[in-house]
Amino acid sequence: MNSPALQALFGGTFDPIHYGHLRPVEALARQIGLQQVTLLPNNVPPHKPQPEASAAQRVAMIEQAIADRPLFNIDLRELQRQTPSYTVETLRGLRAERGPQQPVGFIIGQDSLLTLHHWHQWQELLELCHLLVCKRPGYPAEMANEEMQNWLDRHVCRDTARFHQQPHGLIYLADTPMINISATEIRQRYLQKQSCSDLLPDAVIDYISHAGLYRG
Ligand SMILES: Nc1ncnc2c1ncn2[C@@H]1O[C@H](COP(=O)(O)OP(=O)(O)OP(=O)(O)O)[C@@H](O)[C@H]1O
Ligand SMILES: O=C(O)c1ccc[n+]([C@@H]2O[C@H](COP(=O)([O-])O)[C@@H](O)[C@H]2O)c1
Repeated sequence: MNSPALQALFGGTFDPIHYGHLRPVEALARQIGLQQVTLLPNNVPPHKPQPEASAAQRVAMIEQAIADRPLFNIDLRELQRQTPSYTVETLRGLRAERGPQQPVGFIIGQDSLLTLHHWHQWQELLELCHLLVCKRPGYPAEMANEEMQNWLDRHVCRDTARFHQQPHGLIYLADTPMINISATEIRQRYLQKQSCSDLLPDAVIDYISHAGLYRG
C-alpha cells in the first residue's frame, strides 16, 4: 500500500500574509514535492503581541491571497482555541485525526528555527512532524548554541523521498529564494502611508484598503 501524501502545514500570524510567506513556500513545495500546503493562522501567537487585524480579517486576507494559488488551502482549527496557539498541541490534534503513519511537515522560516528551543515542549515536535525550513534574509544558518546545532545536525536530511515515507522526525533545509519582507515592515509602511505594492498580492492590498487596516 502507498503511504499517504505528505501533509504540509504552514503556521503563522499572517498579519498580513505577504510574498515572504508565499514565494519561499511555493519554491519549497516544488523542491520536496508538495501537492498542497495548508495555511494555519494562529489565534494567540505564543511569542508575539496580539495581531492588529482580527482573526476574521486575517483569514479574509489569506483567502484573497490564495484564491488564484491552488497549492494553498486553509485550516481554521487554531482559531477555535483561546489559549496560546502552541504548535505541539495543534499537531497532537492532527495526529489523533490522521493516525501515526501520516507523514506531516510543519513549515517554518529560518528565524523560527533559530528560536525553536523557546517553543512550548519543542522536543516533542519531531515526534509529531518533520520540519521544513525556508531561508529568510538576515538570519544566520548556524543555530544559537552547540547543543541546538548538534540537534539540527542529527535530524537534517537531504533525501526528499524520506519525508514522504517517514511520518515525522526529519528536518529539511530548503534552498528557497531570499525574500526580504516582514509583516512588521508592511504594517509600518501603512502607518507611514507608504506604498506596499510588490510586498503582498493586489487582492490583499485592496482588502486592507477597504477594511481600513493598519492605519494606526
Ligand atoms: N520573508 C520571509 N521569508 C521566509 N520565511 C518567512 C518570511 N516571513 C515570514 N516567514 C515565516 O513565516 C511564518 C509566519 O510568519 P509571520 O506570519 O509571523 O510573519 P512575519 O512577517 O514574520 O510577521 P511579523 O513581522 O509580524 O513578526 C514564520 O515561520 C516565519 O519564519
Ligand atoms: O508552540 C510554540 O511555542 C510556538 C512559539 C512560537 C511560534 N509558534 C508557531 O509558529 C508559527 C509562526 O509563528 P509566528 O509567531 O512567526 O507567526 C505559528 O504557527 C505559531 O503559532 C509556536
